[in-house]
Amino acid sequence: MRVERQKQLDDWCPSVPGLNAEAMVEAQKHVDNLTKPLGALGRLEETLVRLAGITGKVVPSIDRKAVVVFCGDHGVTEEGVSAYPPEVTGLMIRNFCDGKAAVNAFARRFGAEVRVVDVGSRLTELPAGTLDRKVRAGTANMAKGPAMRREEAVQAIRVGLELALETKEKGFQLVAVGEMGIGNTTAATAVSASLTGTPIEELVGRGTGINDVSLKMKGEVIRHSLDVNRPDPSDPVDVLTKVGGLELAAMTGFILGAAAERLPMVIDGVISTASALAAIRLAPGSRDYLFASHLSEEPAHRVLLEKLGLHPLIHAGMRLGEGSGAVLCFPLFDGAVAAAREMATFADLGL
Ligand SMILES: O=C(O)c1ccc[n+]([C@@H]2O[C@H](COP(=O)([O-])O)[C@@H](O)[C@H]2O)c1
Ligand SMILES: Cc1cc2nc[nH]c2cc1C
Repeated sequence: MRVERQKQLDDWCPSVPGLNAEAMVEAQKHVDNLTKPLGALGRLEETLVRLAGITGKVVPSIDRKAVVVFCGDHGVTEEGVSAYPPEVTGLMIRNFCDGKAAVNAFARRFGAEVRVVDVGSRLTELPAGTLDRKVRAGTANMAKGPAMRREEAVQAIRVGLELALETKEKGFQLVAVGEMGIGNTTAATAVSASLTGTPIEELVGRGTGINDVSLKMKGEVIRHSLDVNRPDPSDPVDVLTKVGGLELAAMTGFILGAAAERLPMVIDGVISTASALAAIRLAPGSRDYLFASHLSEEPAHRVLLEKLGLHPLIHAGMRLGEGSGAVLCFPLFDGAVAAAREMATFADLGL
């Protein structure tokens, strides 16, 4: 069985190139020579060095930015794990297409394009502007059995891989990874518990804002879902299949595809970060192409970022999703690149 699975994996799992070490050394030298105390630009310096490793350029061009919002519904909402009804997923897809969600406002402000992808919502008619890549209309209730079939998870991963390629071909140079799906913090927490082995009570959070009683029940639903499905932690596709979601699997594919294409990515909150951990378990090198944006209020997010060895740029107490936190960090990337391009060096001052 493992050999068969490995063959299926080899079919689609792209190889991820290593970072350009020479460009990173050059970028570090340049950053150290800028007219500021050594290290004084903090995380922006690490950002610049890694951007150089990804793009091969000491001063990269990141003018063309996009946020890709992967949308899917979750059967586990039947268990009362969210503060909002599942219909909100579809309503928000419309809202994204109307340009009226938080992510649209941020993206407009910071010059990024919003791409809305339906991988698994229950909407039967999609608003104009949605990229229709539906694999199935929502997952099954993972508290009763697997969320989907393995073939469906692989299909969703392929959707992400193809979109990454398309995003690169369209000329985008920096991309935020976002999602929308009522119930998906339950799925993301189950994926995180399975992949990291962390106790559920250290991971589970209030998602859209559930009360104490629902929070306790959400933890039990996650525990029960893991007991019923017994996902194999050494097989990320099995984990995504049994306790994940269509948008989670698509984000995993997107992250793998963008890394293979040398496209720098900014991840958002707990859901995109759970997908990122699945991606790096499939192709460890993909981690180097990821930047953490903010630290979500969801407790699992801190645990996941620690496992990934990524440090968030901002702590804003956010828990929205949509890629909103990632897009909010775009100006920090612009600032870092502007500093690298425009600041004088000590040599310029004759030092
Ligand atoms: O990004 C986060 O860390 C985050 C934290 C809490 C909630 N969300 C968003 O809220 C939805 C999931 O929340 P819930 O309570 O329905 O599981 C989904 O659409 C996410 O985008 C997102
Ligand atoms: C209104 C609303 C907007 C969202 N955006 C991302 N997740 C969300 C969840 C809700 C409930």
